[in-house]
Order: sequence, then structure tokens, then C-alpha cells
Amino acid sequence: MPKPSTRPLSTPPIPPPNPPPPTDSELYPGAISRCKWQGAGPFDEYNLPQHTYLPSHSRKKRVLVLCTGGTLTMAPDSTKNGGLAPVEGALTEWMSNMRELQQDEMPEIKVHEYSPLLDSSDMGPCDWARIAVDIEKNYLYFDGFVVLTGTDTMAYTASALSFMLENLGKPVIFTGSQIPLCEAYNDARRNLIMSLIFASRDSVNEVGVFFHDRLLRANRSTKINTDRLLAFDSPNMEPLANIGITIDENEHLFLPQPKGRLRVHSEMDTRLMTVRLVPGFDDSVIKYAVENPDSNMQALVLQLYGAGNMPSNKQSFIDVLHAARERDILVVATTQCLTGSVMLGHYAVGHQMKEAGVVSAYDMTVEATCCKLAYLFGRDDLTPYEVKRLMGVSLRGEMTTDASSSSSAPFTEKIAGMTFKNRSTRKV
Ligand SMILES: NC(=O)C[C@H](N)C(=O)O
Repeated sequence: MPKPSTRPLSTPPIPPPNPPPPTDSELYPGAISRCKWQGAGPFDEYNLPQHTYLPSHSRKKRVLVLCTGGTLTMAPDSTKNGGLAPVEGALTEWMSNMRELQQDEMPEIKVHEYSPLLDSSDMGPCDWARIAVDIEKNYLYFDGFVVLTGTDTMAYTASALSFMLENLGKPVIFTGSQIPLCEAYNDARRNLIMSLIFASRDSVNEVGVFFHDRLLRANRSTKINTDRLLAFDSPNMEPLANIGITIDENEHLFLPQPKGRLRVHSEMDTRLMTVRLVPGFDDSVIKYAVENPDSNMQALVLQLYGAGNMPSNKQSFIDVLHAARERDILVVATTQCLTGSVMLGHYAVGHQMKEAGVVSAYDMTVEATCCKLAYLFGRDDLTPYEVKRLMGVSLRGEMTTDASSSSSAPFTEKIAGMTFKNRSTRKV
């Protein structure tokens, strides 16, 4: 069955011959402006150089704000029983009235509001692709990007973008809020200001999520709270930065400046299913999904118990895993625990899974696992074998494997049944 396509991957076109930079009056009117974005850049190429046209030390930093909607942009809507709904065009006006944004140290800001604005529950891979392509088109003109989305699926969108933007050499900061910007008391204002500040940082070369008082690596983030302002966490990695009276950056965790040119992969293959095990579950449903000849499933993500365990006395489930392997369905083991890593060899039952070809997601979030699978399967240049191998490799700092947790060979020692692991602090 053909996979859902967003854009065919073809041979990368030849980059244009050093096109002239746009004049400031064309692109940077100086004030916050709302534009019906036609694509500001004349380039729609795969490979773009890393620099911005005018050297940033000779001018203010420039940040493009791409607004997709979410609570930050919402206000009570009387036609919807007072429920919160996005207000088209309001963000630009609200931001124009924020005196903080006029200060000299703040970057020059351009806002693009998509239309219609969305609750993030309505967003998916096509929207992710649109954001990725818009960043690509504007990559040369801005020093950094802020993406405003709703919090409910922000960890998915931000994780997806981290994979779609290969060799990212500028900051792309996702943020949103729990309370709309239009309210007198809100978390939107600070989230927005801090994201703009981080989007102006030369040292950030990755997709981040700023929320409340922390900058997190996007593909390590997860939404943990429905009603608190500290709504996101990065359970398996320290924040990239903590905000108090000072901004404390963990620069040793930042991804290095990439060596290659930006390459945007906008195709995601979404033919995957996620299953969370429950003790005593009826696995005939999973069996049906795996063995049904009409099924077009490419990958099955299992949310297992603890360090990656499943019932060992359920031969029928082991059989399903073997059936998946025969049908070239990649089965990936994640954990239901918020913190820690899958260790498939740790318990005997894990060996049965390894024998059935199940691969470990290590300490990746479920959000990152699904988006990484969709990204890898969406790449037409990778074989299923390479997809399987790359699931165990940290591509954008999304997982801690033995290879990625230490800059030198990991030192392990076993004493009294305890394994001592010597991990470096650099987790990428
Ligand atoms: N806080 C939020 O932004 C929640 C909203 N439902 C959204 O995800 O769009």
C-alpha cells in the first residue's frame, strides 16, 4: 500500500549561485509586522549555507516567529460557550504593544501567523512539514526562529522538527503557554520573551522547547502537566538552560555547530502504531493489526513495563513479535516509566524480544521515538536495515546510548553484582 506522501524526495537541486541579499526595506520593516507569508526567500532548495546574509555583529539579531495557534493566541469565545479559541491576527497586535520587545537588546522580530490558527490537537505531519519548509525558505534571512504552538502536541511537533532539520545551525525554539497572552496574569509573556532571547543565541544549534523556566532539548521534552505552568519536562536529560535571576546555560550539553549544510526532510511516514501494555491485556487485537494482510503498518512501538519487560508466559504475544518480523514490521521497545532507559538484555524476557528482532528505544521519549520512526521511514534513501540500525543511533541528541553517553569509551566495572558505569556529563 503506498505511504501517505507529503513531498517526493528527489535528487537535491543544485544550490543557486550566490543570490543577492534582500534589502532591509523588502524584508525587515523594523517593526513587528503581520505578513501573509508567500515564502520570503526566493530559495526552495534542500541545501543552504549556514550563515545569515548580513553579519550579525553589525546589526540586531533577526528572529522569525511562526505562529500556529495554541492557548497563547486564544481568548474566550462567546460563540463557543466562552471556551478558548485562537484569535486570528491578535498576536501581532498584542506583541506590538509589548514594550519589552522594543528594547535595544531584543532582536528584530517578524511574525507570521498561519491561517487558520489551530489548537495543537489538530496538528500533524503536514503542518510539521510546512513549518520545516518555511524555516528552510527563510533560513538565510534570520538568525533564529520561534515557533508558537499549543502545548498539547508541542513535544511531538518539536521532536519531529528536530529530525526534519538536518544540520541545523541556528536556534529553533518552540514555546506556547498555559494561559493566553491576552489575560492580565499569564505565562505567555515570559515564555515568548525568553524564547526570543534564546532564538538570538549563536551557541544554540538545535530545536529547543522553552517553557516556564527552562530550555529543554525538543526531542527530550514531554508534556507532564495539564494545569501547572511548569508543563514540560525533559526526564532523561538536564535542561539546556535554567532561568532564575540569571540564565544558567549547560553549554556542555548544546549540540555542536554542524559541519554540513541545512537539509530539510519534509516527508514523514506515519504508518506506525503505539501500544501500551496493560497486565492481562488481550493481544488478539495487536495480532490482528500485525497479521491482517491489508495492514500497511511499518512499525510497532511497544510501551513496555519497567526496563523493557513484557509477560514471559504469553507465547501468543511472542508469536506476534515473530509475525511482525516476518512482515518486515519494525518493533521498537519503549518504557512506560517516565525516567530511565530500556535495557532489553537485563531480564531473561528481554532476550526473547531481542531474538524476535525487537529494537530498544533506550531512553527516548515516546514522542521522539514515533517521530524518529516516521522521519526515517519517510526517507526514501534508507533501507529497512538502515532504519533499524539508525533507531539505535543518536541522530539529534535524542537518546543516550553507551556510545553517546561518553566522549571516551564507557568504563564499566562489576562489583558485588552492581555495574558501575562511568558516564561523561556530555549527553548528546
Ligand atoms: N496550552 C495549550 O496550548 C493547550 C491547547 N489545547 C493546545 O494545545 O493548542
